[in-house]
Amino acid sequence: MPAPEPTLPQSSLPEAAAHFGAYVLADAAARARDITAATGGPPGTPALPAPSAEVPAPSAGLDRVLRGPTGLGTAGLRLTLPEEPQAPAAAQGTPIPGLYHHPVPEPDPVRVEEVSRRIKSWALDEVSLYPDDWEEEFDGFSVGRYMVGCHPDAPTIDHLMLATRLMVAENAVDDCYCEDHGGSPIGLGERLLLAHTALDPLHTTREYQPEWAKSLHSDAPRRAYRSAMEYFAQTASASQTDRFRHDMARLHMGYLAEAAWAQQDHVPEVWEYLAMRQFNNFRPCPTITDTVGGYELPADLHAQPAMQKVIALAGNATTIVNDLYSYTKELDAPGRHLNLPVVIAEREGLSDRDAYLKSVEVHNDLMHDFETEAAALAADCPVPSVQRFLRGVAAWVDGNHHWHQTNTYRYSLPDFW
Ligand SMILES: CC(C)=CCC/C(C)=C(\C)COP(=O)(O)OP(=O)(O)O
Ligand SMILES: [Mg+2]
Repeated sequence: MPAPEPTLPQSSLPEAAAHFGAYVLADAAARARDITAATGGPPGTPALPAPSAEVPAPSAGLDRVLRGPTGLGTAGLRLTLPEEPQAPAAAQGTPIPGLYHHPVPEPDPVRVEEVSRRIKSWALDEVSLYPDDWEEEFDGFSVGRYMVGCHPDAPTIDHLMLATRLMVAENAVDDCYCEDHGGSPIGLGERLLLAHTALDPLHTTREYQPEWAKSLHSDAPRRAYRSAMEYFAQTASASQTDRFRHDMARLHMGYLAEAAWAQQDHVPEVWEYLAMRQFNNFRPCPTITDTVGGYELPADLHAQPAMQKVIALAGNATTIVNDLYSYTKELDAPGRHLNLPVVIAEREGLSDRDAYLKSVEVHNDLMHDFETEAAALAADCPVPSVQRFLRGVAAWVDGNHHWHQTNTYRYSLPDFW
């Protein structure tokens, strides 16, 4: 007589979500209950004003999924700051005409001030990040404003500091190893690999371990990576920490492709550039939104292809935002700096202006695809941690745009309109 079929756990979630698998959903639902209990209620979403007038508005349903409900009695369902700023200062800087984006309020100045104070103390006293003459540039980067704006649901300043240290460390590696502050494509693979061991430790014999441990203190990028990762791993779960390591390996692979093209003075095809930029990408920043928010998106749900697609589209949209806002800065830099408008102009024989405007369209398509895919996933998988993670990624996308638009110390628009 054949053995009885094992009984699979049945999902308590709607039939529409069945393709995520009963095991995955049952586990996620259980963890979501724990998380909801631990964080004191259902996740909220950011209350955001209507999108800018020049570009098509998203549907009301989509906005509700990504930014939460509006109207009487819904305030508690939104992802808002614990203490909302009373009178947000007017945003500086001009948004790129025609760029599809969601304006957000100025980040809470009280939080910004405290994060800015703490990050400077970490940079100077804990990791000796930069010499005196880089101070103005460090301040001009406004990393406190950046991270407070991108993580409106962070429960505490300590949570915000996790993201802020990593952001500073990531930029130290980019600046010192790849770009303006002594960076070069020559030997980049070696530097990145050795720095990566500050995130993903070497396990070797007693004889060689101490030399490796010492190396993590030997330059500013490694000191910053090591320390920022140590703080992060103290708060994040093992799987959140491993997710971050994986995203950083992706980032380093993207830096290497960019460096190879720089070394050969080669301009890739547009699709090849977009592939590189999917790796040399902000992705490691929005994907820690749950750690910074004090909850966890379970690994199995993070790994679902639909979630991976949403994350990739969000990362790509945020990174093309950088290509557009940093266009004039990169034109002024020595040598040829690849960004989407430069690659489209070269490969498709367009004028600088037409290539830039086409890049705005590419960005807008990515944003619309991100929002459509995120809304579909939110509908298919009504697990609280999934919903909150999707809103966290959307908040990061909006905060990232706001920072680029308003960082007039760093960025200025070309004269194309
Ligand atoms: C914070 C982080 C993960 C950065 C990774 C890659 C990166 C530095 C960007 C996506 C920004 O691009 P870019 O190097 O062009 O920066 P700037 O234009 O110099 O601001
Ligand atoms: Mg750039």
